[in-house]
Amino acid sequence: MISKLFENFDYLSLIGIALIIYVIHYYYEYFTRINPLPGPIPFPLFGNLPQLYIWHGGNLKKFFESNHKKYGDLFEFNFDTRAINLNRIEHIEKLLLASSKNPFIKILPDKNTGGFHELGLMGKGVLLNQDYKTWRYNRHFFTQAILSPKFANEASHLINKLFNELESYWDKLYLREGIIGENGNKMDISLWFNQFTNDMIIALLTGERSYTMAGYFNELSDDEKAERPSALVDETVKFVHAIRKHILGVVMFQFVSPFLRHYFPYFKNKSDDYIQNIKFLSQRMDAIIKRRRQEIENTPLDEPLPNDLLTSIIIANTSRDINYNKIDDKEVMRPMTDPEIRSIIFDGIIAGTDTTANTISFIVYYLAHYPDVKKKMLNEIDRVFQDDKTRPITENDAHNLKYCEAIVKEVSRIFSVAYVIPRCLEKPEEIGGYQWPAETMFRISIDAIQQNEEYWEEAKKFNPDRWMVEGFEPKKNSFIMFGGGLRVCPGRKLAILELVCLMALLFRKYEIDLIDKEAPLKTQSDVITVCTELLVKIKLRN
Ligand code: HEM
Repeated sequence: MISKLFENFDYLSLIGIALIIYVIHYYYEYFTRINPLPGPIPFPLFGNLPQLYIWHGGNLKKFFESNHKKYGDLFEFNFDTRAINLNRIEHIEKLLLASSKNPFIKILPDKNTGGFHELGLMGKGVLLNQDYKTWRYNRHFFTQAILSPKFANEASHLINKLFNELESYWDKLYLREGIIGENGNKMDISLWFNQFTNDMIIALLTGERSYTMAGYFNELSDDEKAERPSALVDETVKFVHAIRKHILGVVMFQFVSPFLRHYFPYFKNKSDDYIQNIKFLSQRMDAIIKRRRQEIENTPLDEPLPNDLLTSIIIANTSRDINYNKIDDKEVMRPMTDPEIRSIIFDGIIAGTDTTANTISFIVYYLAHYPDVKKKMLNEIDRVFQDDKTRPITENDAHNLKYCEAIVKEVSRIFSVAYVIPRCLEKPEEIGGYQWPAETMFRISIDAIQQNEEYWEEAKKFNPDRWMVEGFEPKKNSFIMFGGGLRVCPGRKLAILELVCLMALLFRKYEIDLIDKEAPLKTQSDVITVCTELLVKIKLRN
């Protein structure tokens, strides 16, 4: 009897029935969910990815902005998992609490970490690590090294050195007589900033030179090539491309479901490629660490060591560390292993490159649209440098360039490069007036909070002067360009130093104007908001 029934069934009907059951189950779960909030309706298998890609061209920032407008300060969305979007400071206070007794450092629900486990990233480094014990240990080493005075010194030294190199390429490509006459002084400055911050962060964190500026120069220049061995240039360009690929991999492994990654040929091929890429990057980093350990061993104790982050981390809590005798519990604060070092250096490179590069692009764009702000900035720069357009910039200069720092903050308030801060509940909590179970995912919208009229006077107005008012302090948690709480960006001091120095070096000597002032700023937002093109004309300032 039963076999007769199945005789009339074909497999397509079976698949159809399975799909219908799946869809009914999916929407049953959706409509009976706890604390239903307004938000775009998700699709089975794809969640809100269709709304993201079809309506918002894959631009996450636009997706969040338009949903905020439509659904208000508390809404939900769903890519691979349900997430609650927070847009008010009273809703984020708990999540950004800097308390080690009640730490909010989790950023992803356990069920969504499969992708990062596959990539071998879970429980490693700082950026994606949500195992409190290892995260704290790793972050301690990273912060201790990055906040040391010798590191800031090294940073300003490197900024000068790399800026000189950048200028030499600009001179040959855009500024020489004859070239300007032919309108050759036009460039996509955002690409140069990407190469600059790449070379900067790699040198600063690993002590190794990378030559991506040289590689980009070689790409643009027809006849003259950079004075660097081409094999070295190619090798470092390959390394940096692999880092970029890795970032794309992280995005894909976070947003694309395991089902699609494992069974859809397009995503599966990409996933395999990203995993191979990580192996390549790990080998490269391990070789650098090994070599540095050897160099340190071969350096007599009374001779100074380089000031890069890698060297500081290798020697931290060893007898070469000047603080060694002050460490009480040498077991808890043991020196780091090579894989641990590799992970934090790697996180520093990922977190410290594009964030700074894109922020300086946004600054150039805003200065071009606000001539009064630019004039005031030039007055400050000329006052600090006394019209000397070539002397190296010092850390002290950077501290005196208060208006430049105000511009960095104001541009980041209005157009932040990081636009969202993720957090996930370790245990049940009340957030935004609702009781949520453990594992609930939240996303804090940086832009919405930084531009809320309740927290900022004339919030939509670009006004760096607001930061110059004596004693001005933004309302707590209303300025979160660097995140907040225990996970607050450990590179924030370095970022401000780098950006202020770069602004001063650029604008004390060059006049930079947008080619098309009417054109909107071209950006794309996935992990962060990146500037996809910024065409400018450049010439020497009179
Ligand atoms: C304009 C430049 C930068 C911006 C806007 C920025 C922004 C951020 C934000 C929003 C976070 C997340 C914080 C949170 O979850 O609460 C973060 C984390 C982080 N940033 Fe930055 N950052 C910048 C530059 C840098 C630099 C230069 C470095 C280091 C070289 C760096 C290293 C890190 C690291 C390692 C983390 C992870 C911290 C953790 O999870 O414990 N960042 N950054």
